[in-house]
Amino acid sequence: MAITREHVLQALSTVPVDAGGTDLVASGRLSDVVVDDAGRVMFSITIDPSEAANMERVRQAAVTAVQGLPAVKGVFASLTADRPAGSGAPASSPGGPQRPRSAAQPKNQRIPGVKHVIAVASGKGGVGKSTTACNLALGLKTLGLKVGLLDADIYGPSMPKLMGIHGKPRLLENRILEPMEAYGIKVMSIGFLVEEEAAMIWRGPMVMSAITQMLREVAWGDLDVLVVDMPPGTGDAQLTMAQATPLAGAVIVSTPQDLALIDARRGVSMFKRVEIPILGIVENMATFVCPHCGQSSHIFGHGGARDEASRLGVPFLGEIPLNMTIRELSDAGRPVVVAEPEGPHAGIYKSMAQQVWTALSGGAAARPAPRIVIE
Ligand SMILES: Nc1ncnc2c1ncn2[C@@H]1O[C@H](COP(=O)(O)OP(=O)(O)OP(=O)(O)O)[C@@H](O)[C@H]1O
Repeated sequence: MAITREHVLQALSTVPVDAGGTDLVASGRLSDVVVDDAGRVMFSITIDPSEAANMERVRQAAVTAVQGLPAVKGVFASLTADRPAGSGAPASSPGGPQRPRSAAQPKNQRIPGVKHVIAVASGKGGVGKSTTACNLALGLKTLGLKVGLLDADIYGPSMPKLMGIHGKPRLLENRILEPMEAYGIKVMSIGFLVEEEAAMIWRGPMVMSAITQMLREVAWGDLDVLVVDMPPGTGDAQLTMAQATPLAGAVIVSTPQDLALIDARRGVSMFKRVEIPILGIVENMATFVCPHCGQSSHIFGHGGARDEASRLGVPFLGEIPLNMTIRELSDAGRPVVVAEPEGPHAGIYKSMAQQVWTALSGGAAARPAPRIVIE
């Protein structure tokens, strides 16, 4: 028998939220409940940040109640401080002004054992964000650091392919997932867990829940840096995610074209708006070196990202040429930093990694997330 929304609501109506015995459904705190075709259930519970500890128990009870239903394949449940429209500052308002919450900020949003979380982001898709994220993570590894890689590009997860990982992560005790491992770094991707088409139809809150779980319900262990490959774009979803993730900084990837640069500028201003430091801009597919004659051509223009970085007053981390080897190795699940560690391309990624690490280790420690997800 397929699981329905009604079954889930019935189970959730057995979960008390307070000493008076008010149940979760009657409490008015429950978001829309979504059940996908694969039997996965998603919902969130609205709370005030001051109730986070108590309501975490309610969240766990809700997950247990729903998990007990036959045919349920997974439960994504998050606590959110998202306020309903008209009741104060909204958590996110498309197109409207966005300000980080101050007084009500949840404290201690860090992921235990993880020293720094950084985002690799791009204003638009297809600029090489995932390729950069995975080679940057491997570059950090060559510095002797303990590194994790979280593929939060939920609509187009590419880390399983880029890192050549097959199979599914093991479920440990307490519903914690064991990350996969490749080339000495820990990797988690929604691509390990669901079919790509399933994630494509997820809506904002479900994406948030999935990402929150991949951050917090994964046995990352001790990490110096967790690199998060963000979904492309600078819309509301990205902003919400940037705010829900305890980011120490962001790396923006762009190609040199004007249009990509406009998007990159939006990316920089998005992170600045929520006071996340920009670790730097990377220019990808900067030059094309002909493999036959060795001549360089600037197919997309050149130097635009460097100029943009200097205009915006943020570091420029380097330029990566458009190169067939990078693409072929990526497609084969052997990132260039491990496949050709002494080659020129690996050298560029390693230099970026060094700059990023210098900024992280010399700068402020990982900052707490400003708002929204409290669990
Ligand atoms: N410097 C490069 N030289 C050659 N090919 C590259 C380079 N960087 C990325 N690519 C190729 O470009 C394609 C897109 O790269 P990638 O998936 O990293 O981009 P993305 O910005 O993460 O895309 P999406 O928005 O779809 O997630 C891939 O086929 C990748 O191998």
